[in-house]
This record gives sequence, structure tokens and C-alpha cells, in this order.
Amino acid sequence: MPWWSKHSSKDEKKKSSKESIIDAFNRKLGFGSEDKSSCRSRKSRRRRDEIVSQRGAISRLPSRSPSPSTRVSRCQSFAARSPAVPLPRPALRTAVTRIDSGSQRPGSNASLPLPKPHGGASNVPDSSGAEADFTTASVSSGSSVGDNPSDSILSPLASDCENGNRTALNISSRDQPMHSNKNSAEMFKPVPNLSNKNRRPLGTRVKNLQIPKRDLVLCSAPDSLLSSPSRSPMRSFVPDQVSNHGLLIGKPYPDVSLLGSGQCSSPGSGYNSGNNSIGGDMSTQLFWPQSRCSPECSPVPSPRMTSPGPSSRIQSGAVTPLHPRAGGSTTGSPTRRLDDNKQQSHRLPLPPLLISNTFPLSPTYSAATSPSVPRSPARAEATVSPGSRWKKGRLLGMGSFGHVYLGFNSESGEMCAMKEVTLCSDDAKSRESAQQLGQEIAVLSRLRHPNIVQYYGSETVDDKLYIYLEYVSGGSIYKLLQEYGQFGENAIRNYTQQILSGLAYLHAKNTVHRDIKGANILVDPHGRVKVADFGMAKHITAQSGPLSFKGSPYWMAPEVIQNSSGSNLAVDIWSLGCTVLEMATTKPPWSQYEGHAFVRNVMPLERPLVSAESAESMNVVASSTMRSLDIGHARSLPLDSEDTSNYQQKVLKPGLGFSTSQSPRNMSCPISPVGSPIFHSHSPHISGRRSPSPISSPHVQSGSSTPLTAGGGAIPFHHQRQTTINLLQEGIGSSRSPGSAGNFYTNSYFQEPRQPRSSPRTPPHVFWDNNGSIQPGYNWNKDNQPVLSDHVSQQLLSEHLKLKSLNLRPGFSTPPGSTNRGP
Ligand SMILES: Nc1ncnc2c1ncn2[C@@H]1O[C@H](COP(=O)(O)OP(=O)(O)OP(=O)(O)O)[C@@H](O)[C@H]1O
Repeated sequence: MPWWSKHSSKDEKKKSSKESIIDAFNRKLGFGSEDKSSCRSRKSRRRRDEIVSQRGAISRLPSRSPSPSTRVSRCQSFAARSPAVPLPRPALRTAVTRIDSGSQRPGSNASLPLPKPHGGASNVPDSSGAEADFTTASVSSGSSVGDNPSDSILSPLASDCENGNRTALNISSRDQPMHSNKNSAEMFKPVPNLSNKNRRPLGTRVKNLQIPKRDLVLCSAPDSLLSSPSRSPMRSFVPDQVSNHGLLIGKPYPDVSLLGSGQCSSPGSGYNSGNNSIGGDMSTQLFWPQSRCSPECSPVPSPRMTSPGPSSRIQSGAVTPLHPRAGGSTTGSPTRRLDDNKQQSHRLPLPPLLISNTFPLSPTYSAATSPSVPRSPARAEATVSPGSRWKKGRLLGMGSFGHVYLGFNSESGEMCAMKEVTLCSDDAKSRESAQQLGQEIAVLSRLRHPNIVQYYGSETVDDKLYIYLEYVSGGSIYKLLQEYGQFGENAIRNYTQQILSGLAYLHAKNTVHRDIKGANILVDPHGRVKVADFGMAKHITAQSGPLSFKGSPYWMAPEVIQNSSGSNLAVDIWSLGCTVLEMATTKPPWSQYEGHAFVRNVMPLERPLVSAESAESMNVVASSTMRSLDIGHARSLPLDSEDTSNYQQKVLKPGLGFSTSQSPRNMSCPISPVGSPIFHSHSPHISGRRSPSPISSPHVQSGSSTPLTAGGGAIPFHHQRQTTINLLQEGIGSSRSPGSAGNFYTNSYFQEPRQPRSSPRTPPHVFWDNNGSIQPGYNWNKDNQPVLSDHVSQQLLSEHLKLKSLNLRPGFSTPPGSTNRGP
């Protein structure tokens, strides 16, 4: 026998003697002769039974298929505690949750049906087995369970800030259908699918606890009239779930209350103050970023989000007249109804309205929406806040005043543009912005024209002002130019005609826009054009003084720059001419000149930078420039003859190198496409150059110019000052050395040398032929001489150098008699 066999034989003997001892011990204890394995399994079974018995208080169902987590749980219990000692309940709860996440439903009866969308409901909380129900409630239907209704766990969207109402006070049992009565069903009409489609397998929801899954909780029973179809996201959480969720791991139970308080509703908002409101805790937003009907959970908050909820309407500083599309209807909107509820709970005095006019012809127009009707709390309740309908969507654009968002009316399916401006009373700029916006509202609310963006309404919510406007999905002309390049002739014609139509309407109301430019002209998908951004618009009355310095410089009429010509509707026509050029070239005239160079390295002055005399000198330069460009020939009469004489007296000043034989030129503004300066300017997309200014060829006959504005369309010759100012800016601010003509016109329209035409000269009006088609050609002066860009450049350079001699020293006085009025 080998040595190992001997050894083994000894071990066996030891083993058998040991076993015999154990057997004897077992026999003493009365276990009989069970084998060893059965002994071990008995121990295990006993422990398991103990656990199950513990769980029995929570779950009436045996585990079907213990999940790994279940086993872990048991192992932990087995290892940590003596089998004879019952596990403490808290530990059991944890174990239950883990088991549940593994596909079981501890604490719940698996046979319990999921909530049904229709049928009887009970508001009676299932007070039995509260612990278990914490789990079940969130799992099965989102119904909340608790002794105190205020502590009920609400479904995800219950506290939608749009309604701000306390919801899910009802604590339906798991097997209770959702809609208990007609009233509640009625309330859910607008969102009938929410309850049905959100019925999901219980285990799935529990297992994943993912945001989309919480939709299930929309099924929670809205038994109460106060219930909202949209439920608070946080209310679907129970402590176990919260503790299980990755984002909230470690959060103590009280955090659930925190998460469920405040955010979705306004502080002190009647019904929903307290548990149903969610606020302050950012983890809530992290947790429910996709909450439908819950703007505060949206990446882009709605006005309601910024508002304290229901009080937003009441705090509205300026609920202005509403357009029909603003949603005059008062039926069928749970949001609105709830909003009204909020108003009932916050009968705060309403501030005075900004607007005294509205759309009386509107079918939904009512006295309640009319600011002319004295407001009372009761009346205020009937007032429809546009914000209660429009939910803020993506960013459409940004302006100097604020942001413009897409708004969506989930009831009507309509869209709008929501202009949002933050108002800060302690900021002078904000105050000015607010003032301008108020002006914009005042103007817009009086306008109704297919070529003017329609105003729907406005309101203030907290520190934000919202203006609801017709949504023009194509974006601005500026944007289209950036994306697609210059427009073709037909598009320019068409757009210009439409803008003119809008301006004619506007001017007929004695209102001047003052900021016509590509960025403020919107285009819809059908090519319809809408004038927008009335922030600088002004209603001109007999008492109106001169137009203040407002507008966008490249598009700004000279008289506006000089602040000298009084209120004139025609300034819009100048700007339109610049816009026409913008459409044709993608840039406004004079865009090659940047304003920054002008102010760079400039010495501080004690008096206005551009004195009357310097302005006069600038006019000279401008006229020279105009002549160089062969522009400014009269096509229409100036507004008054004074302009002509001014021109003769001031522009044709001796000693500046200009011939007095030049007859005064009455610059006509681009009144119509025919009379537009682009008409005979030379298309950049023809010659590869861009027209330097909104000017017309001398060969264009004045008859083609038809003033469409109420104030007379023609603008006198002193418009040339804009040119001059640009030149002056360049001359003073630029560090370019004399003779650096090429640099001077860097990026200018004149930089590229022109190639002379070999074929017969095209008449001066080469840009548009008789058929209205664009013809290739070059600039020609009135003598049919080609106006080469090189020539122009040299001329401009010459003037540029002269400008450098301008005396802009402080104290440089304005000669008596000289005015800013222009030539
Ligand atoms: N009704 C609208 N429909 C679609 N987009 C719009 C609408 N209104 C404005 N936008 C977009 O928002 C941008 C900014 O709007 P707007 O010009 O009215 O703001 P603003 O603050 O008044 O700007 P500005 O600096 O010109 O005064 C526009 O360029 C456009 O892209």
C-alpha cells in the first residue's frame, strides 16, 4: 500500500469517528439520522423561512425568481445575523427594494391589477402596509400612499408649473382605476392619451427608474378636481426608489419632500403650496429633464418656470391686448383652468396695462381682455394670459433687447415667437429697453397687415417681459443672406415690393419704423415678407420733434444721423434702399467701413465729435464722393427747395476743389424697386463688385420714383452725409498711410480692378434691362464714361486725405450760420 493510501485510510478513520460523534449528537437532539447535506440545507432553509416570514408583512407574494440582488440580500442577512434573530425592519426594507429591482414586487401583490384609465376610483388612502405601499404606489400606478394626503407621492407631472395646482391629493390604491368621475375625466380631455399610454409593466419601472418611465405615473388617478393631468415628477418617488436611484443615492428620505416642494409652483400658490411644489433643488431638474408639460423641467425654461407659477399671471405687469391667436378661447384647457384656480388663490391687484388698444374685431375679443375695461380681481380671473398658452421652445434668435424663442400652443397647435426681455429696474439700460419694448408693443398692437409681423399679446412675468408674435419660420433676410448668399432679382423685387407694402401701411398710420434692415425683415416659407422688430418705431404726431438718433448705422438715413431733419417717415425708405442693396450684395452699403476704427485712439473731446462745420466739410467730401461715383442725380424732387439752395451754398463752397458748375443733385431715396438706388447701381454679382452706396444712376428718370410713404418719399441730397461720415471715420480713425489706396479699400466694394468692356457700351441702367433682367455691365457716369473703381478709389483716397486736415480739436467752433441741416 502506498504511503498516501495509508494516510488516506487514517483520515477516513478520523472522519468516520467524527461523523459518528455528530450522528450521536444529532440523535440526542432528536434529528434522526439525516445526512449531512440535509443538515446544512436545513440551516439554510430555516434562515430563508425567517426572512420570508419577515417579508410576509410586506409582500403577500412569494418570490418568483429571486434576482441576484435578492440573493445578495439574503446572503447579507445570513452572514450578518444569527438565523434566530429577526432582521430589523429597516434592513428588510432595503432588501425588499433590491428584490423588487430584480423583477419582483415586494410589498405589493403581484395579482393586483395595474391602474385602469377608466373606472371607479378611490381616494381613500391605503393605509395598510404603508411601507409596502410606498414601493407599490410608485411602481404600479404612481398613486401615492400615505397617511397624510399632503404627503402623498404624486406622479411625475402632477405639479406642472403651468397649472401649479396641488395634484394627487388623492391616494388611490393600486387597483383603483384612475378616473373616478366625469369631472376628472373632463379635466383630462386635452391629454387623453397620457393616462392610457403610460401604463407600463410594473417591474420595468421599478427596475430602471429611468426618466421616461415615469410617464407611467401620468396614470395616477386624478380623482380630485384639483388634480392635474400632468403630474409632479417627484411624486413618483418613494424613499426606496430615491435611495436606489443613482442620482439620488445617499439622499435621506426627507429629500423626497424637498424634491417635491416648490419647484413646479409658485411660493404660496394656494393649492399647491407645500408638497406639490418643487423647487430649489437642482437635482430635481437633473432627475426629470424631460418632463412634458412641465416647462420648468425643460432645458429651456418657460416663462412660467421663471415665474412663481400661478402668480405669474397675476404678477403680469402688462397683460396687453391679445390677438385671437393668443388664445382667447377659455374652454378645454386644463392649464388655463388651473391657471384660473391659481388666480383665485392670488387675487393680487393687477398693474395698469400698457396698451389701450386691441383688436376689437377679434372673435375672441372680450371686455375682459380690453385694457379699457377697469380691472377687478374677478375680471382679472377672466383675463387670459397669453403665457398660459405658449410654451417656450427653442431659441430663434437674439437681439439687442433679449432672446426670441419659439412658442407652442399645445392646445391649438399653433406656434408663435416669444420675445423675452429681462427687466431690471435698477439698470438704466434695462429701463430704456423696457421703454422701447413698451413702445414696440404700443405700436405693434395697432398694426395688422400681411407684411407686418402680427402681434399676439404680451405680459410680464417676474422680471421678464414676453411679447408674443406671429412666428415667421423662414428667419430674417439677413439670415437667409448669410446662409444662401445674395438674392436673385426676382426675389429682391418681390421682397422689396412687400416691404414697401408694409411700410405704406405703417406710414399711413404715421408710424415710422426707423430700423428697416435685413435682420428685421422676416420671410416665411412661402416667400411672404414681414416687417419685424418695432423696437424703434415711433408714432409721429404733429408734436413730434426730430427723430432721435436711432437705427442701424449702415441703414440709417443721413438726416437721422444728423438729427436735424425732424420726423420723417421717409427715413424708412432710405433704409429700405440699403436693404435692397443688402439683398443684392449680402451687405449694406458702406459696410466696409467699420465703426471701431473711428473711435480707436481718438483723443477725448469736450464737445461733440462732429461739429456743424466739420459736418459741413464732410458734406463737401460727400458730394465729391457722390460725384465720383456719379450718383445723386435728381430723379425726384427734394422734399423742399431749401435743400437745393443749401446744397448750392454749402457744398459748392469755394476752396475745396469742387466745381461750382455742378448742379445740385437731389438724392432720391430708393422709393420703389424701380426707383431704387440699386436700379442703376452695379450689381456685385455681375461685375464682381459691390455697390458702394444706395445711390442711383443719373440716367434713371425721376418718373420711375414713386413715393409711397405718407411723408413723401424723396430724401434730399444731404443724405450724402452718411457717406461723408463714413469717410470721415475712416480718415480719422484709420492708421493707414497716405497712398495706401489698396489698404484703404480693403474689403471694399472698389478694390477689384474692373475690366473694360469690349463690346458696345451698355447704357447706364445696365443693372436692370428693359425686361427687368440683370445685365452684366459696369458703372457708367452720366457722360457714358465708365466709372472705374480704381478711379473712384483714387478720388476717395484724395478726399480721405483732405479729411485728415479737418480740425477736430476741442473748442473748434462752429461758424455762425452753419447748421447741421446739410447742404
Ligand atoms: N416673429 C418672429 N418669427 C421668427 N423669428 C423671429 C421673430 N422675431 C424675431 N425673430 C428672430 O429673433 C431675432 C431677434 O429678434 P428681434 O430683432 O426682434 O430682437 P431685438 O432684440 O429687437 O433685436 P434688435 O437688436 O434688432 O433690436 C431675429 O433676427 C429673428 O431671427
